[in-house]
Amino acid sequence: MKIAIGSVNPAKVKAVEEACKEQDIDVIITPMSVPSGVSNQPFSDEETIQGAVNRATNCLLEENIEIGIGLEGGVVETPFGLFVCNWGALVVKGESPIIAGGARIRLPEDVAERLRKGEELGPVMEDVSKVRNVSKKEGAIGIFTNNVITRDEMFTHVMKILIGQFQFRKK
Ligand SMILES: O=P(O)(O)OP(=O)(O)OP(=O)(O)OC[C@H]1O[C@@H](n2cnc3c(O)ncnc32)[C@H](O)[C@@H]1O
Ligand SMILES: [Mg+2]
Repeated sequence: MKIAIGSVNPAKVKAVEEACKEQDIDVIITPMSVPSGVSNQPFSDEETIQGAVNRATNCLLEENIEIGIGLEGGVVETPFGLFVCNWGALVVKGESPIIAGGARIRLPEDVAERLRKGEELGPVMEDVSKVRNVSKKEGAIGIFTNNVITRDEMFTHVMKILIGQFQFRKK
């Protein structure tokens, strides 16, 4: 099966590889830089889901790809503070999208304030953690959980929920 992941971010690519390996799925995975069609910093579940679906769908514009995967990070405002949210979409050519969400974590208020003022989480996290390319590595979730859960592990979980639903649909 030829599948594409709509990002070249190593944390996302690794998640797809890990989940397929764990589930014993025989695939050729192509990382592809495609537009998410939403803002660089999605600010709601809806916008983040849309980004994931758009990435997956855009992968399918490539002729030989049968399944497109989109993984998208965003933030959500709540009465309890600003949370990081993560969504994934798996689209089989010609079928409706399969969607799954990932773990959430509340951002410290100083980080949240900078995002509300228009900064992107990636650069803010680099500044706060002093880790370069943090969004390609452990991510905000890794930093704020003392690396107990890293961004690729979180996305691997999302991927497994997508694969599980894909298998259920095929039954
Ligand atoms: O190359 P792409 O696939 O776009 O990877 P990305 O790291 O930019 O990831 P997203 O577009 O999905 O995330 C939207 C923004 O939020 C940031 N972001 C999301 N989750 C993050 C995390 O866990 N740690 C650090 N930055 C994160 C990210 O760097 C972007 O600025
Ligand atoms: Mg991005």
